[in-house]
Amino acid sequence: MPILSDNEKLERKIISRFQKAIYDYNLICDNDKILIGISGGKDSLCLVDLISRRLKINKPSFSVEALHIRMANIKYESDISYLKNFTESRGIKFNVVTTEFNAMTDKRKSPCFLCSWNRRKQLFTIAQELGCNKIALGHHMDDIIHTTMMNLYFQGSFSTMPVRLKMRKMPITIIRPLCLEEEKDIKQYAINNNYKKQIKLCPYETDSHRNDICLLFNEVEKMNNEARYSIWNALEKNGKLIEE
Ligand SMILES: Nc1ncnc2c1ncn2[C@@H]1O[C@H](COP(=O)(O)OP(=O)(O)OP(=O)(O)O)[C@@H](O)[C@H]1O
Repeated sequence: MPILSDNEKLERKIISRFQKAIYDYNLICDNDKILIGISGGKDSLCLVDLISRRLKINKPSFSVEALHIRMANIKYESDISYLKNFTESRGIKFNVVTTEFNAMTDKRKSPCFLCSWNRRKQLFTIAQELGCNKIALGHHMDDIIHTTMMNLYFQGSFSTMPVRLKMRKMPITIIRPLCLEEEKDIKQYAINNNYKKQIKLCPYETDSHRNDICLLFNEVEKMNNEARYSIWNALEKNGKLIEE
């Protein structure tokens, strides 16, 4: 048996968790046409990377495109040529669309809410225009667990972002193939593979509740380093991970 370097071990771990997620939650099927939402951050870059490797395997046979959405009214710099080169060098067509929202239309909603609502809307519209039946997003296990805690503490509900979610009003299913990956692994994988960091200049980007929950969960993990699996099992047992 060859001795693997730490980087090779990490790569194997990331790939095997990705494959397990696809298999356990039935995320990709034959003839799927998937649109990957690519923000330019490490998570969606890693998602492009892993899906492009999976494309080389015959079964299941599926096709993929990527979409980056720019908000004209938010000062948020994304390096379009880097993203285009990153996806196209991995055999995935890159699309970019610019949209905007008017924060004055509904003053009760925060700019972050309006921005992500409009981004979602574009993702759904363009996925359907391109004939895609699935949209893949780069949320990982930490994101899903933090959302569970937020919903529990602030919304009074036991729920999360499902790893597979069939939309009721349109023929689209959202999938989250990084759902079994830990954020720290993706961070390290991004460093090992020289992913370029995007310059984030969004003036609104401070979700203080989410940041606090992240710190709280770090403390919980110090008390029980299996805590994430305990929460995951609770979500799984109660049918919160798949909505169809
Ligand atoms: N501008 C965008 N265009 C297309 N898809 C996006 C965009 N922003 C976010 N997404 C999709 O939504 C997912 C979650 O977005 P969020 O802003 O929470 O990302 P993140 O946790 O910062 O991850 P990432 O490292 O991919 O930026 C992203 O992984 C990506 O799949």
